[in-house]
Amino acid sequence: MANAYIQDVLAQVKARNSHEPEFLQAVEEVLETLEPVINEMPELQENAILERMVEPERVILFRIPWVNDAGKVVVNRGYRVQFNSALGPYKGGMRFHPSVNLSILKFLGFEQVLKNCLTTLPMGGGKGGSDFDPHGKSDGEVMRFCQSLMTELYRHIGTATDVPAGDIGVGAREIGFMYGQYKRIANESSGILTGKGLSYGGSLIRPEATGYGAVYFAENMLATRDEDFRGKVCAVSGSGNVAQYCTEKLNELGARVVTLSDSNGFIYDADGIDAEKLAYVMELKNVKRGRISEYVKKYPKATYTADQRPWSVKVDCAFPCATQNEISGKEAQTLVNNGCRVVSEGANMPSTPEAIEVFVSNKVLYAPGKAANAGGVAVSGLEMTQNAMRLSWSREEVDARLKEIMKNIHDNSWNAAKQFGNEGNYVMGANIAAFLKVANAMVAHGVV
Ligand SMILES: NC(=O)C1=CN([C@@H]2O[C@H](COP(=O)(O)OP(=O)(O)OC[C@H]3O[C@@H](n4cnc5c(N)ncnc54)[C@H](O)[C@@H]3O)[C@@H](O)[C@H]2O)C=CC1
Ligand SMILES: O=C(O)CCC(=O)C(=O)O
Repeated sequence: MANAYIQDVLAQVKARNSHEPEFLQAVEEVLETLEPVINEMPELQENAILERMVEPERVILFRIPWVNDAGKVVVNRGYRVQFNSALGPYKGGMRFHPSVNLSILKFLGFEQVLKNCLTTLPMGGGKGGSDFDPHGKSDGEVMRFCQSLMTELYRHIGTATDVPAGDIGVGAREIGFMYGQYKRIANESSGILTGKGLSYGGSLIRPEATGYGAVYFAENMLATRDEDFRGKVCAVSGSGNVAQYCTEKLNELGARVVTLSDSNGFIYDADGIDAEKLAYVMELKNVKRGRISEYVKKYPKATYTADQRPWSVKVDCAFPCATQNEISGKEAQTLVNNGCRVVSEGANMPSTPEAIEVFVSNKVLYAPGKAANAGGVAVSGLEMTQNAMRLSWSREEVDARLKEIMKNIHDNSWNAAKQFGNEGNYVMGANIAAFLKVANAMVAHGVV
């Protein structure tokens, strides 16, 4: 990379955040693709746009004391990274997982700014969470934890300020508990969180939106080669919210999903994880909160491989829907060698830089997370709209809007890549399309 301004900013980011590998990875991946626009627009450097975009506007760090079922006081750490509000209120999920730290939340917040921009809805970007692990906790423990978290977080959020949602470890149960505590403290019923239950302001299709959206995006990519999903064999990783609805939509479109996983291993079911088997997985994961290994007890023709990810299986398409850096360069090469031609990221940054290089250089239809999984936050944006209008749209209406948004993200990414001489490179296209809009808004706002 030749551009001196980009190199200077990257060096500064590395020096300042040397202990934050995931954040550095995300920033590097974006900045490296921006050279054509930076070369053409000197006003970006004059306004220190890159320097400002890599620095969160605000980071809130707080303690979360709560009492477990044994009567012991436990203290977790809570965060909210309010990254960039150039386009609207900070918006992005809360992650509850023992691995949560500032590096992970800053990478997620940085990506969220660009992702939210791609949706074309007026949302800035943020992310938050805690090192709390919901696994193995009772409902009462999860409730007390969520209440304690919100007792601090409530003063930092608001419908026009910051609207959190779910992410890993935060689903309908956790959103319900956080919403209840917010309402109690603030004495108001408002769309302060998205992903809410339907009876208290949630939107139809929000639970499905991220998984469906990643499939809609891939459908648009396939259409550029006059293909569709009928008969395609697909690997999906994860078995949580995004993986489940990605599988559901792939089944609907005639594909055969043969894998699912969790942090302990993956299952392979050559016959396909059909609607009945998926209903079993949903019950296992969402209600019983069990492990994916249990699948093979129920369906003994399937196999379970411990401590491995599903990328060694021969498939046409891959949908990483678990977590960051879950596809190494070697695994990407195995996928390509086995004939995989489509990768659509339901998760955030699931491919390492080496894996991205393999996909791009082999002309795989590769959709980076900030484009492919933007359907979740897009429907969150639609939930905010419905809350503001105090009405609810039908399932069909929200799904139609989601489809249209995913098509727009696809087309805008495609067009931006083409305009800057890299047709078919969705990484560059998504980064440039989003960056330009955020950067122009920041220039318009002056030095703030
Ligand atoms: N829920 C949403 O609307 C959105 C989620 N995402 C991303 O999608 C991914 C999955 O999120 P959700 O399905 O919402 O969470 P979830 O909590 O419902 O499911 C997470 C899944 O990932 C697996 N997992 C977690 N850590 C892992 C690890 N270290 N190794 C292997 N597997 C691991 C879990 O076992 C589980 O199957 C995350 O990267 C998240 O940031 C992206 C956009 C929106
Ligand atoms: O729905 C939202 O606000 C955020 C979803 C999210 O966390 C993400 O897009 O990674």
